[in-house]
Amino acid sequence: LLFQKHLEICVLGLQSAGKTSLVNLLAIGQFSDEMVPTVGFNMRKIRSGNVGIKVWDIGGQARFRTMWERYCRGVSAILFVVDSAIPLPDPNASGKSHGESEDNSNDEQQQQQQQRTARGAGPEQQGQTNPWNVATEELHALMSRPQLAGIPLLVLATKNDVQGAVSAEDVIRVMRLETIVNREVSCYSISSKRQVNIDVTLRWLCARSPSSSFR
Ligand SMILES: Nc1nc2c(ncn2[C@@H]2O[C@H](COP(=O)(O)OP(=O)(O)OP(=O)(O)O)[C@@H](O)[C@H]2O)c(=O)[nH]1
Ligand SMILES: [Mg+2]
Repeated sequence: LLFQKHLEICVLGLQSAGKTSLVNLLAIGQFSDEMVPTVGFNMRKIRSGNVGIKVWDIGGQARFRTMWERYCRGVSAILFVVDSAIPLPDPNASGKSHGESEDNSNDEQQQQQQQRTARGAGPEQQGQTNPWNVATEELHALMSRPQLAGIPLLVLATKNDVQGAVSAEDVIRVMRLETIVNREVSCYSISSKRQVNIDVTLRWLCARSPSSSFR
């Protein structure tokens, strides 16, 4: 069978965000509640009409994130998956989204650290290791790489079947997606489990242009 269009994409995001679940659904139409963490990466192929898509699904654990940039070079799109079932961080406990966010003086940082300590909410829960903050930092670091300039980005807030899931609007705000410029950026709220917005996700993917460069 002859495909009229060949695409190559990368699926990234923190550990247990739901990347492999989405890729499995797109590739073989199956969802499982019992998943094993991806060690290294998986390569899968998706077919939709006359479009063939080669998918690099990279493990989200910290030790695999150094591979992200390498796999993203020359792809037609980057999918960044976030777990919308995780509650948003308390804005008052996060240095970045705090009132006078532009002022990064040591005094203010110290004050915030003291506030965290006083409340008993350590950085594990509310500071730089909150998954939303980690995902935001990882995404922005990746988007700043010159080799990845211009590659379209689709942020997928998955697990929207979970009650109280964070909306796409909140993801756009919290992850500061409007500050990512010079490339196409979209954000959908999806569920692999209930198959919500999987069709629009696939349509977005199939509308990409084949990449001209090679890894
Ligand atoms: N409720 C719900 N759970 C989901 C959904 N998608 C994935 N999960 C669950 O989330 C867990 C992690 O899913 P994975 O797809 O393995 O996550 P991953 O991003 O590939 O994780 P790593 O490979 O470690 O980076 C599994 O228990 C899945 O069943 C969803 O749409 N809804
Ligand atoms: Mg995985």
